[in-house]
Amino acid sequence: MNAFEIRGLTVQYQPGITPLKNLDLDVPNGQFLCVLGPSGQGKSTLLRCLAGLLVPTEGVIRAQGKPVEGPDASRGMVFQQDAIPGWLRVRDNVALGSRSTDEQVAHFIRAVGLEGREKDWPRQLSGGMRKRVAIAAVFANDPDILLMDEPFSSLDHLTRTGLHETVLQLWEETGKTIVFVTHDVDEAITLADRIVIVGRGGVRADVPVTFPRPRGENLRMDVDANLLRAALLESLK
Ligand SMILES: Nc1ncnc2c1ncn2[C@@H]1O[C@H](COP(=O)(O)OP(=O)(O)OP(=O)(O)O)[C@@H](O)[C@H]1O
Repeated sequence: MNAFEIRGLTVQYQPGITPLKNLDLDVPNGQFLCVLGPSGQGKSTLLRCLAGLLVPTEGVIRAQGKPVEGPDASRGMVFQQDAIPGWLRVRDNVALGSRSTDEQVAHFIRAVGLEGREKDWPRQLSGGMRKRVAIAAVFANDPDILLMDEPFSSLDHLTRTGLHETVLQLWEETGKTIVFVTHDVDEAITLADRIVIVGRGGVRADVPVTFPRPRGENLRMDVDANLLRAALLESLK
């Protein structure tokens, strides 16, 4: 079964503003899919539809075979502007609404590198650490699918690289499906099994990414990776 089956997805906000038009896409279970696209071409709109936060004008989305009719605990979300509750300590933030046991919560806190900070308040953490709390919390909630909308775009390069490693480790460990929106070609090449470019209403390009992991710096000098980067940048124009 596919994590998502999207058929004829159209979103018209108002006459003349139709970021998605008749878009079709299947996302297999367990895939790490990155959605790339020029600014304003409907990436966040697509993700909001997948989350069930936005009702499409036309079309159908099925998640694990069932029509998406609203938000659901089986689909976890991490957004760029994620504000974690400031009145909950790290541990309670990660456990919030969670289906995990104490032991599992402790495991996810360790996995994101926040062991020893369980009793800290969010205001005592850096922006990157707060993002780590949000990542631990979404995995602790144990959804089938994670939807991430430019979650790391406000962070500096080093912090972002560390978070990429963490998310990839957790993804490999848990086998979740991830749909990750980014406008950053290098971020997509580092993370994805597959990259789709959304533009002019539909899927403009759909490419598998098969470089062995870990990638990141290893790919800087790789000829094939540079060819892919150039091709993606060209499609984004
Ligand atoms: N609630 C809304 N009402 C009206 N128009 C909207 C609304 N949300 C988004 N839009 C418009 O729909 C288009 C697609 O927006 P969307 O946020 O999906 O693009 P994006 O690809 O995620 O862009 P970015 O990379 O800049 O975040 C844009 O023209 C945007 O102005």
